[in-house]
Amino acid sequence: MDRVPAQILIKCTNFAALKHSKQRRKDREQTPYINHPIGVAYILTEEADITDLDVIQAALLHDTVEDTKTTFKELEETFGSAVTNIVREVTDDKSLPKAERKLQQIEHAPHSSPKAKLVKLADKLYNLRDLNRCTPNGWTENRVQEYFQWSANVIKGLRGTNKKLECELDVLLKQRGVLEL
Ligand SMILES: Nc1nc2c(ncn2[C@@H]2O[C@H](COP(=O)(O)OP(=O)(O)O)[C@@H](OP(=O)(O)OP(=O)(O)O)[C@H]2O)c(=O)[nH]1
Ligand SMILES: [Mn+2]
Repeated sequence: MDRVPAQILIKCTNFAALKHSKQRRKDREQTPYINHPIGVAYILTEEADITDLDVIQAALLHDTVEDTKTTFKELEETFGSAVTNIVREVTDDKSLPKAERKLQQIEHAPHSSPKAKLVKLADKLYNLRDLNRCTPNGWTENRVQEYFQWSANVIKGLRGTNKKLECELDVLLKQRGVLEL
C-alpha cells in the first residue's frame, strides 16, 4: 500500500528518536540529541522550502550511523537506497583519526550530490547557530572559532546549492570574521 508523506516522516522521526534516545547534546542543559536531526530537517522545510521527501528523511537520519550503532544495511532495509545513499554521503568515517575526518569533509563536499549538499548545509547552519546559543561543555573560545573556520572551508564546497541557507550561513561567518580559504 502507498504510504503518505506524514507516515514516511513519522517513521523516520521515530527511528531516529529511538536510536538517539540515550544521547545528549554537548551543551550545559544536556539537550536531547534528537533535537538536532529534527532541527536540521526543520531548517530544510521551513527556511529552505525543501519538499523532497528523500532529503527530509536523510536529514532526520543523518547522524544515526555516525553516532549510534545503526548500520547502512539497517537503513537500506528500512528506508530504501535513495535515502540511505544521502546519509552515506554525509556520514564521517569514524575509524579515521579526527583530523583526517575533518579534512575529508572539506575534500568531499564539492563532489557530493545536490541532495547531500542540502543536508550538509542545514547541518552546519544548525551547529553554528547552536555554538552561538551556547558553548559546548569543555570547549574553549578558540575551539569554537576553529569550528567556524573549518565549517567555512566545508561550506565553500557546498555553494551553489541553496541561496537561503548559504545567505544564513554567510551572516554567521561574517559575524565571526571568518573567511573561506
Ligand atoms: N554546536 C554544537 N554541536 C554539538 C553539540 N552537541 C553535539 N554536537 C555535535 O558535535 C559535532 C561537532 O563537534 P566536533 O568535536 O567538531 O566533532 P565530533 O563530534 O565529530 O568529534 C557536530 O557533529 P555533526 O552534526 O556530525 O557535524 P560535523 O561533525 O560535521 O560538524 C555536532 O552535531 C552542541 O551542544 N553544540
Ligand atoms: Mn549533524
